Amino acid sequence: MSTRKASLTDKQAKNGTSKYVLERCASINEYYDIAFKVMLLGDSAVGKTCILVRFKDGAFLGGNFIATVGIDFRNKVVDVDNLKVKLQIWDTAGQERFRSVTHAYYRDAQALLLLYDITSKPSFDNIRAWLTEIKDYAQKDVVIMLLGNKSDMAAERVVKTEDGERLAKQYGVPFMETSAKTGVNVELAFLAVAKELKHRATQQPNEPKFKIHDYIESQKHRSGCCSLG
Ligand SMILES: Nc1nc2c(ncn2[C@@H]2O[C@H](COP(=O)(O)OP(=O)(O)OP(=O)(O)O)[C@@H](O)[C@H]2O)c(=O)[nH]1
Repeated sequence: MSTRKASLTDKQAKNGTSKYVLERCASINEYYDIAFKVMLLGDSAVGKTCILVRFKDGAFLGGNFIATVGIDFRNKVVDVDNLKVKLQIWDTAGQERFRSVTHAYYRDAQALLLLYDITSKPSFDNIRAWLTEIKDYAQKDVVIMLLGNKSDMAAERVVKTEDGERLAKQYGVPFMETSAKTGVNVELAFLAVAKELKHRATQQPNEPKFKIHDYIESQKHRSGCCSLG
């Protein structure tokens, strides 16, 4: 399956990345200690591809909107507590007609970033339906994060920050507003997930538990420009 927005193949995606990789691994120009699969979900046009491109390349895909066809992925290695954590990030098509394709990928994902667009009430209203899908298809212990994207579009906002916060609280998932355009909170969203997954995989009995909610609250609203440790 391929998309119009990216060129990597399904076959590459399945090469050695299905579960945690705890020994030091090397692929082309890319060293990592541990690998996780993260999936981007949400209605069409909420900004999933743009969030991924912002995180991976530090750029914004403006201009004409081209919907993703099916599913594709990109890798990024981040440093978490002196470990190289590879995130294999799956960008899914938000359009209903691709739903059966994307369902097949839920089970392998260790984390899901669920997006809505703060300028689109329907995309927010559909979050509950997305959470039902996640319950039906994803692993029980999957890390979920809710993101209200396009926070730069203040004049067009129709979903209040508090509404996003309330919904997230109701489902017990962390929440933040992001902008793929300005970069606000984009790196934080992925790094928080990377930290949570790394701690889950390497947690020692005497180590304090990583608290993703607390970490996000202490870091969010900063500009997306800077590296977070
Ligand atoms: N102003 C602004 N526009 C954004 C932002 N993120 C995405 N967009 C725009 O919103 C449109 C849709 O973005 P995409 O990233 O392609 O949306 P998607 O969720 O991947 O859509 P599907 O592939 O159909 O699922 C594009 O025109 C983007 O330029 C953002 O943070 N701010």
